[in-house]
Amino acid sequence: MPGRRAIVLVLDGLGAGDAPDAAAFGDEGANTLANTARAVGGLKAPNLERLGLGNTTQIEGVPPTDEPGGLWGLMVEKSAAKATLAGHWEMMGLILEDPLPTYPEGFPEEIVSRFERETGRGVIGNKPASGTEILEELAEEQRASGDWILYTSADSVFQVAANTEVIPLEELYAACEKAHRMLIGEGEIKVERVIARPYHGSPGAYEREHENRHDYGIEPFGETYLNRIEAAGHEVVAVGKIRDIFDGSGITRHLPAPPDDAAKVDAVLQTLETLESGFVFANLVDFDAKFGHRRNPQGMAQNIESFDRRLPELLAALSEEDLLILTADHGNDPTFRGTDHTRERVPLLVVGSGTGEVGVRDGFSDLGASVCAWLGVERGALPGKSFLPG
Ligand SMILES: O=P(O)(O)O[C@H]1O[C@H](CO)[C@@H](O)[C@H]1O
Ligand SMILES: [Mn+2]
Ligand SMILES: [Mn+2]
Repeated sequence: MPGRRAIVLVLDGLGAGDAPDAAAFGDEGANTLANTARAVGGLKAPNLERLGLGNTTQIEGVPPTDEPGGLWGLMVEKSAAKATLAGHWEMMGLILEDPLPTYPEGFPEEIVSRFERETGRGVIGNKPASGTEILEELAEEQRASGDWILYTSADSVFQVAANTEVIPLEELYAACEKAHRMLIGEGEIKVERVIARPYHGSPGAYEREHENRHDYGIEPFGETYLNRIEAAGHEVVAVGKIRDIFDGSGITRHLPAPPDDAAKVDAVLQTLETLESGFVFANLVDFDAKFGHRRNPQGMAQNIESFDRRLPELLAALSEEDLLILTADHGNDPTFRGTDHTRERVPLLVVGSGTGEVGVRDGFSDLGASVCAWLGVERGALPGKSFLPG
């Protein structure tokens, strides 16, 4: 007899505003869902509406419902960072008490010169930047000099952009592996992630090769809900960025990140056709990477509406033994200043275990605790409280 399955889809960056500590992050007023909807004169998301998305915050075009199709609520993040890794780790029971180092002034000289020495190429950039804007600024200089474009953001990231018409992809990967060894592999954690950012093209029309992006991350600092679920004998299927975020720990199967969110929904649906029991953990990154960081509310709205149109297929793929959870890992308000993530609460919509309100959850770890409760896995000493009834 097939067992139970839990499916979590993280709509990356789709925050619902009003984090109690937003001011400490300089993010007062940020609300990805509400401000996106307002910027486009109202969202059309009837399927998310039926699940209670409009109950989580005020969203033009998506009114609240008295009879949601599932449980709805919000989660407040405890971790000291509004980053993808922190958000996903906390969902799986690991709270980052201290933020990882960030580099608002660029990386220190000793790191840059060692990277130059070890890779045999110079560095230009070395500052916080948007990954598309810095190409407009420096790509032609890279074409002329063959130097690396190094940049960071408000997150703890060492990002290396390389034009694949100038620097072979393998050389970019090898350089990022060296950076990873130097910044993470020598004991002291100096960044959360090194990211290879290949691109090609010419001024005004640079194309980032998202399918060849590669992240070199850190291992989870301790046991996660993923490890517990795996140890209990379940399949843990990662879709998209999830494997990189956990450095593969606690994951039994990985579906390589297909090109866009629609393809990731396809991958989840295909997985559900054959998966007998276990956990499917998927990240839909376009909300964040293509629209939030690009401060593109129209694109963000379209991506929400496209996802909404796929929701009936997902719901149809569920059986009585399935739990589906939709949430986000942080905010990324496309109407806010700058190009970085925004500290926000995240929406929580849960299908398959009754209906009603689960309130504002104190910490993202309640999600992992709920997945464990659903699958009958012991929570152990990990933080979090299940929001499932019973
Ligand atoms: O502007 P791009 O290159 O998309 O980079 C964004 O992606 C990084 C990692 O997800 C974030 O820290 C932000 O810098
Ligand atoms: Mn994210
Ligand atoms: Mn991001």
